[in-house]
Formats: sequence, C-alpha cells, structure tokens
Amino acid sequence: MGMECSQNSQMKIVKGDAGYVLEDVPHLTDYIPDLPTYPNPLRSNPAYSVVKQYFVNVDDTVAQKIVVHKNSPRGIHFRRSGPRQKVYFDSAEVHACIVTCGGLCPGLNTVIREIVSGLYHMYGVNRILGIDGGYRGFYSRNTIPLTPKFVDDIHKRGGTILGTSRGGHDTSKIVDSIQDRGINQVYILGGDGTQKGAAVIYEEIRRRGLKVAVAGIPKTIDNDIPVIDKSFGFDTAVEEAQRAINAAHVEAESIENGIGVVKLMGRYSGFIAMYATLASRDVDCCLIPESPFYLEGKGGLFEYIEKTLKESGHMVIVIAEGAGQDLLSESLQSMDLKDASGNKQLQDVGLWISQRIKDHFARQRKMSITLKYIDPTYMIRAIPSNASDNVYCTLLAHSAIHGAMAGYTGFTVGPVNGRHAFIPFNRITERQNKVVITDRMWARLLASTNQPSFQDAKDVAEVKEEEEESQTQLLEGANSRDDKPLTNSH
Ligand SMILES: Nc1ncnc2c1ncn2[C@@H]1O[C@H](COP(=O)(O)OP(=O)(O)OP(=O)(O)O)[C@@H](O)[C@H]1O
Ligand SMILES: O=P(O)(O)OC[C@H]1O[C@](O)(CO)[C@@H](O)[C@@H]1O
Ligand SMILES: [Mg+2]
Repeated sequence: MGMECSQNSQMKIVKGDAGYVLEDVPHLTDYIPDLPTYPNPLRSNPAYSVVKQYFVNVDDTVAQKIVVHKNSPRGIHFRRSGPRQKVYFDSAEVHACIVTCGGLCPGLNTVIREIVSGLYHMYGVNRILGIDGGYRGFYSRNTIPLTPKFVDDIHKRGGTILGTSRGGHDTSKIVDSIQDRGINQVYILGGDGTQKGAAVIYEEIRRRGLKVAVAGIPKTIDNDIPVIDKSFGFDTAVEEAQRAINAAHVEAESIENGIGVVKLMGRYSGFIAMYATLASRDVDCCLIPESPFYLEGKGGLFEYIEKTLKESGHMVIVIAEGAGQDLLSESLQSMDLKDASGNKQLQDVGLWISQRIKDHFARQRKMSITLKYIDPTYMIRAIPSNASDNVYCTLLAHSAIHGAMAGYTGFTVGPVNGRHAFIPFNRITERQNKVVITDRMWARLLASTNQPSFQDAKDVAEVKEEEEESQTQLLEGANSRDDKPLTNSH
C-alpha cells in the first residue's frame, strides 16, 4: 500500500501500511516554498559532534499506543523531536522571543533558561527577547533582553522571571508586534488556553506568509494536557504536597479524633491529589473532580469518617480544588465568576468541606472531633522545580529549539511514551487529560485508602460500558484515547 496524505493548516495526516497514521506538524515550507537550508551548526559543536547518530532520522516517528495485540493496527504516530542535519534558519538571522502565560508552575524558569542557553550554545543565536507579562506584553509592555548570563541561576527561583497574565489575547496585535520587532521564532509556555492562543497566532502568521516558527511548550501543574506522558512541574507538586499531608497527619494523629484536611490543586483533573495520596500512604480519603461523592447516608463521606475515627482515632483527607463543585453550588449561592481568560473561578471546597464535617459532628454529638484545614496550593505552585523536573524542562526546551530551527511551526513538544515528539496544537487542545476512574490506577488508590467509591454498581457499570466502547473504537483505529504510561493501568 502506498502513502496517503491529507492536510489542513493545523496538521498533516500521512497514512502508511498496516493502519500506520502520522499526525504531522506543519512546516514553514508548507506555505513558503524554496526556503534555503543550512547545515546544522551542531555538526561542529565539540560536545555534540562526538555523539554517534546525534541527528534524528527525518522519518523517525513515535507511536501513541504501545500496548498492542497481534492484529492491532499500528495506530497514531507523532514526528520524533530532536536535531536535524539541515536547518531552515541561519543562526545570525534568528530573533527569538519567549512568553509565559496562565497560572504559575514549577519549572517555568528552567524552560526559559534552557531555551536561552540552548539557542545560544547549540545554535549560536544571541538575539532573544523575553515578553513581559504574558500575551498582553506583546503590545503593551517593554521586552527583556535574555542572555545566558542573565538566566544563569533563574532555575533556582519559583515563578517566571518574565511575569504572566490571564486574558488580553489579541491575535492581530500580537502578530503585528512579532512582525514589527522582526521576531522569527516564538516560544510560548502555557496551559490549554495559552496553547489555543498559540494556535491562532500561528494561523495568523501563516495567513500573512511570514517566516516565523511558533513552538508551544505545554505547562500545567494539574497535568491536564492530553497526549503527553506528564507535564513539567507535576512531579515537583506531588513531592511538595507531601509536606502538607505530613503536617495534616501529625496534627490529626496527636489528638483524639483528629482530622486533617489538605486541599491540592486540580481544577478539572485530580492527578496531583491522586499521586500525592498514593505516594504518602497517610491519606484515608482522596476526593477528585472526576469521582463524584456525597456526604450523608449510607456509603457517604460522613459515615466513612465515623468508621475511620472509630478504628484508628484520626484521619487525613486530601481534596482537589475542583472536587465536589456541584455540591458546593447546591449549598452556597453560586456566583459563576470567571477570571480574565474566561476560566470559571472555583469556590473553596476545602473550607466548605471542613465546615460541613465540623457541623455534622457538632449536630450528631456522639463524637467530638478536632479538624485542621491546610491549603498549601499557592505555596506548592510557587516553588522551583525539583531535580527530575529540571532535566525534563531541559529536554522540552531543546525539543522546541530543534523543531523551530528545523523549520517546523504550529507545534507543541512533549514526551509520548518516553520519547519526545512534535505534536500538532489541535491534538493537545481538543480535550483535557483526566483521571479515568475505571482504570487500575484509581483502583490502586481506592485499595490504598480503603475509602468508599461513592458509586453504586449501576454507575460503575455505565462508566465501564462507555470505556469499553471507546476501547473497541480504539482497536478499530477510530478513537484517540491515549495510551499514557502515567495515567493508564500498567
Ligand atoms: N481560546 C483562546 N484563544 C486565544 N487565546 C486564548 C484562548 N484561551 C485562552 N487564551 C489566552 O491564553 C492565555 C492563558 O490562558 P489561561 O489563563 O486560560 O491559562 P492556561 O494557559 O490555560 O494555563 P492554566 O490553566 O494552567 O493556568 C490568556 O492570555 C488568554 O487570553
Ligand atoms: O489563582 P489563579 O492564578 O487563577 O490560578 C488558579 C488555577 O491555576 C491552576 O494552578 C492551573 O494552572 C489551577 O489548578 C488553579 O485552579
Ligand atoms: Mg487552563
């Protein structure tokens, strides 16, 4: 069977034998023909030139699904990232910029540092601008010249040295600014909203026919970006959450019927809460947005708390910020507030649940409890990245640089089954990555805490049915449910 290709501005689909599909990212030559190429300067770099097969074969791709059966189709692939023999920018011609948008996340400064030093040391690029304060900084603020010296120790600091913001995305003004400043490589760090913004910036650049490469680096402490194995900063967040869980455990354990409640981040995805719980082993109950729960009656949270206190005299509850929002809006006046980017502002579920637990035991009068509520969310978000995230951030930055230098554009970077790849924007913005509560990982959590599933058998059967249906579609090659090492059953 020959190769079959189809293409839109966001993604090129190439089909090969045995159900092989490559979801390829755009390239500058898709809309600017006859661009000159240059030998990759890494060929003469003393550190890299000794590495055998340092350059990635142009045909290398990374499989999205690695658990396969004898007759399964080969499935979806992404282009492998890494340095190419030929580049589409002369080093002296490159004028790069970096912008960070959305909420903070450990590792932002490391990615900035590694883009600057990678461009400088690997490709001899020395014109790099930092955009001040997120997307709106493109047209309303000064820029920050970035050099390896300037960024040398920023990875030891939390936050982003460039500043960030929500809202204020104006595509044509941003592209005007890119054009006016003569910028030809744009590195955009941010979450789902930011990557949607990056996709429309790329579209407008393409419409204007500019030789400007747009590379996205996905940032989300919640780990809610699909396709990639996990997001940078997530490991750091899980590790830092242990300190809060330990404190809650110490407090709870030292008093009769002590309860420690810890709120962790996770607007729509409970990964931080789930992994922090699994890592700690001191947690008796983990509540996440994907798994609805209820308070009163048989199988409810109050019954479980009473049982746990009777058995062990203390208890630790971890709750993700997006859990139980339906219950909150039933009992509190829902104001439906939105932030500047249009994200729903959540009510404080930690405070609410703590109060409900206290009220329950005050009313019930059988047991007197002492509850301590810890909200470490912003303390976790503001720390520098840990060692493993630092290495990960370096690889992400290098992937983005190699891709832009090689002329790819309209792409985001990230590991897929451990191999770094270039991924089309629409694949990572079309849906959110969530904890699958019918997967073995959530079962492991339930088994480790012994908490109720808060679901009756009928609910579980329904979810399972939906899951099975999507699995069948996957085997038929029609679905895109990920085969992700972090989130799926092993
Ligand atoms: N659909 C969209 N099109 C264009 N720009 C967008 C879109 N959604 C969000 N943006 C812009 O992207 C920036 C960041 O968005 P947002 O505040 O939602 O954070 P995020 O990138 O999703 O990160 P996080 O949710 O992890 O904090 C904002 O400046 C916002 O205006
Ligand atoms: O207070 P902010 O900046 O709106 O950010 C809070 C949100 O950002 C996130 O950390 C995602 O980046 C969410 O977990 C959280 O709800
Ligand atoms: Mg977002």
